[in-house]
Amino acid sequence: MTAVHGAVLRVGVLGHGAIGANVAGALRRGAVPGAVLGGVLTRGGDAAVPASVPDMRGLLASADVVVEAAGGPALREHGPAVLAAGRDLLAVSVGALADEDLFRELTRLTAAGSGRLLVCPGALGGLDALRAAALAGPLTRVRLTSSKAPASLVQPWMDEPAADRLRALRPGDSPVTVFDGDAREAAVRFPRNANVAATVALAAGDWASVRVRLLADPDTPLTRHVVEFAGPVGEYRFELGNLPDPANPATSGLVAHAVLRSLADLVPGAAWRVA
Ligand SMILES: NC(=O)C1=CN([C@@H]2O[C@H](COP(=O)(O)OP(=O)(O)OC[C@H]3O[C@@H](n4cnc5c(N)ncnc54)[C@H](OP(=O)(O)O)[C@@H]3O)[C@@H](O)[C@H]2O)C=CC1
Ligand SMILES: O=C([O-])CC(=O)C(=O)O
Repeated sequence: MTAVHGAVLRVGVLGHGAIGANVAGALRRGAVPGAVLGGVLTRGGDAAVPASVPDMRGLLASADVVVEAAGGPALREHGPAVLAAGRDLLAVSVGALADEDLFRELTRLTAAGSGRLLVCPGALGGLDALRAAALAGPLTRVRLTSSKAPASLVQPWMDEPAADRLRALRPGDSPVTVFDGDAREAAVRFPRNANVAATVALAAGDWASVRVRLLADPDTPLTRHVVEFAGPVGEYRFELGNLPDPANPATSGLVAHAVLRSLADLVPGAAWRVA
C-alpha cells in the first residue's frame, strides 16, 4: 500500500483532458478534504498547466497515488512504472486491461507488494452489488447496454460509409446497434466508449460471458448505461443517464466526480466510506 506523506494524500494526474483537467482543478480548489494536487503530467509536459511536471519521474516524486486519465496507450506506457515505484494507480482507461499481458503485468506488480491497481467506476454505478452477487456464486447473466450520441461512437477503423451513416443520424431516427458482442472485444474496438464494459467484466470476474451492446442514439442528450445481472442471490438492473462532459461529449460528466469520490476513499483516516 502506498505510503502517504504527512496527513494528506498527494495526487498525481496523468492527462489533462476532459477528466484530468476537471480532477486537477477540483483538487486545487480543495474539493476532496485531505487530498492535494501533487503534479500533472501532460503529453508534452506543458508548463502552462498548473502543477505541471516534466516527466513521469516528476509525477512519481509528487504523488502518493496517480490517477490515469490519459487513455489506454498511456496506461500501458506508464502503469507498470507507477506500481513499481510503490504508488497506487487509479485507472480510468479500464478498457486497456482487456490486454491480458498488461493486466498480468500490473497484477503481478501489485501482488509483489508494490502500489495497488485501483479501478475507478467511472461512468457506472452498482458495481458493489455486481461484485457481491458474483461472490455469492456463478452469475447466470451479465449484460451492459450503452447508448450515446452517434458522433461519439465513430471509430478510426470504421469505413467511411459506416462512419457517415452514424454522423447522418438525426433526432427522430431509430437507435442503431454499432456493437453486439463480449466485453473484451467491445473494449478493444471502442476504446473511448467501452471502458465501462471492461469495468463490468472485472467486477463480474469474467470477460467472456459479459454481453455488451452499444447503440448510437440520436434522440437523447444523455449517455445511458444499463447494467443487468442475475445469479443465485437475485436479479438486478441499474440504469444511469449521464450528461456528457462539455469538454469531451464521448465522456460522461460523472467520470471526473467518480475519480474524486475514489480519491476521497483513499484519504488516510477518512471518517467514513462506502466500502
Ligand atoms: N472508465 C470510464 O467510465 C471512462 C473512461 N474514459 C477514458 O478516460 C480517458 C480520458 O478521457 P477524457 O479525459 O475524456 O479524454 P480527453 O481526450 O479529453 O483527454 C485525454 C488527455 O490525455 C492526454 N494524453 C494522452 N496520452 C498521454 C500521455 N502519454 N501522457 C500524458 N497525457 C496524455 C491527451 O493529450 P493529447 O491531446 O496530446 O492526446 C489528452 O489531453 C480515455 O481513455 C477514455 O476512454 C472515458 C470515459 C469513461
Ligand atoms: O463516459 C461514459 O459514459 C462511458 C465511456 O465513454 C467509456 O466507458 O469509455
